[in-house]
Parts: sequence; C-alpha cells; structure tokens
Amino acid sequence: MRQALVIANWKLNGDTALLKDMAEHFHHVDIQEQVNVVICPPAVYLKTAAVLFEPSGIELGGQNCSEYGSGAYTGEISAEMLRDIGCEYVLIGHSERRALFAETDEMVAGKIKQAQQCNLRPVLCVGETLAEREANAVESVIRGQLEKALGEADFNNLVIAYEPVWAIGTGKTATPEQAQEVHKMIRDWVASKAPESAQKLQILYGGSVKADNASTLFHQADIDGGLIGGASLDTEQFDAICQAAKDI
Ligand SMILES: O=C(CO)COP(=O)(O)O
Repeated sequence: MRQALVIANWKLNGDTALLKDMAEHFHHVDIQEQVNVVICPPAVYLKTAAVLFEPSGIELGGQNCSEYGSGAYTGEISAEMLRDIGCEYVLIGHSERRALFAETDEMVAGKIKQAQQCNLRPVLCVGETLAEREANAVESVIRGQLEKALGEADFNNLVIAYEPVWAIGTGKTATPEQAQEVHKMIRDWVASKAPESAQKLQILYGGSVKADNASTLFHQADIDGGLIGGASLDTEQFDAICQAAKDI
C-alpha cells in the first residue's frame, strides 16, 4: 500500500570514507524494491554522494533548505540547488533547527513551499518536548506545527516525520503504542485536509531508532519507516534498520 521509507540524517557528522562505505555496502544489498533508502549527508558531500550512490539506488536528501529562492542570502542553499545536484528529498523543520537556529513555523512553511515548487519532496519534522508531553499537550503541539507548516502545502508531495524531541539522541524511544497514537492523529489530521492523500502519505518515526527496536516500531499500522540519526552513521546498523522496514 505505502512504500516503506528509511531516511538517514547524518546531521553534522560523516565524511567521504563513510559515503564510500555506504555506497559500496548498499550496492550489494537488494532492498530498493521494498524500501526507499535515502541518505541526507551534510550539504558539502551531496555532489560526491550523488556520484557514489548512483549504482546502489540510494536516494539523496538535503538536511535543510532556504526559505528564499535566490538572492543576497549569504550561506544559504536553495531547494532548487538541491534538486539541481540530484536530491529528491529535503528535511524541513527538524527540532534541532527550530531549537538551536531559531527556525520559526513561518520559516518552516516558506521552506516547504520552496521545496514543493521545485519538485523536491519535503520531510516535515514535528514533535513535542518532554514538558509538553507531561502537560498533556502532545496533540495540540503537533496539530499547531502541522497547521502552520502545511497551510498551502501539496499533500501529494510530502513526507511527515514524527520525532518526539525527548527521544532524539537520548536512547529513550517512544513506545510503539505512543508513536502509533501520534502517527494516527497525524494521518487523521491530514485526512481532514486532503482526504485523498491521507492513506498515501508516508509518516516516519524518528528518535533513538536502532537495529533492535526498529522492527516493532515499523510494524505499527501508521508508521511507514524511520528517520534515523546516530544509528545511520554505522553502515551495518543502518542496513539492519532498512531490512526491518521490509514487509511492513
Ligand atoms: O533526530 C533524529 C533524526 O532526524 C533522530 O536522531 P537519533 O536517531 O540519533 O535519536
């Protein structure tokens, strides 16, 4: 029904040697028919990655893009540039961008628009903090993030990633039930806006996904794969996570 999707977010990590290792490994792994595997290395490696990954079928994504299309914005990279060098995806609104680089919901909405305009598939990241979860505000926080980011979005060219902030890099994973509850809420919200897109939309879980917990998470009804941080820097572990997404 929905194709499984596993995306590696290398964040500020990785090097050419890791790109080569992944490219070599996945060249010999027969997985792409069942699972779309995407790697988002730091932007400076994208061009090399596009060449190295070609035979393996791994797709490429950016970790961020500008909310502007072009102009005097020193240091920015546009969605169109990412597309131009072979990216299919771009992460937008990761909680680290929101918390550490003051990315607002308005900026997130602008980036989604830029990405969709040039046919780059945005992966919108949403998630609550621990304080918000403890205050029973999960649903209102996530709905707020969705409403503000996706007001003008095309739901047919979109991925949503649920990444509870308290689970990122902490070793604390949401239980499969906790994750499923939020994923279903997200899908129901999409159905209320774009009924024909909701069942097709891939919704990924992210936050301390490892080889040993991936399968249970991915087998939940509304979880279509994962957005992987730390564990995506180890080729064998990342492969094991991708294997866990087969047959879901
Ligand atoms: O932020 C994440 C992916 O975008 C998740 O990171 P970890 O898998 O390291 O918890």
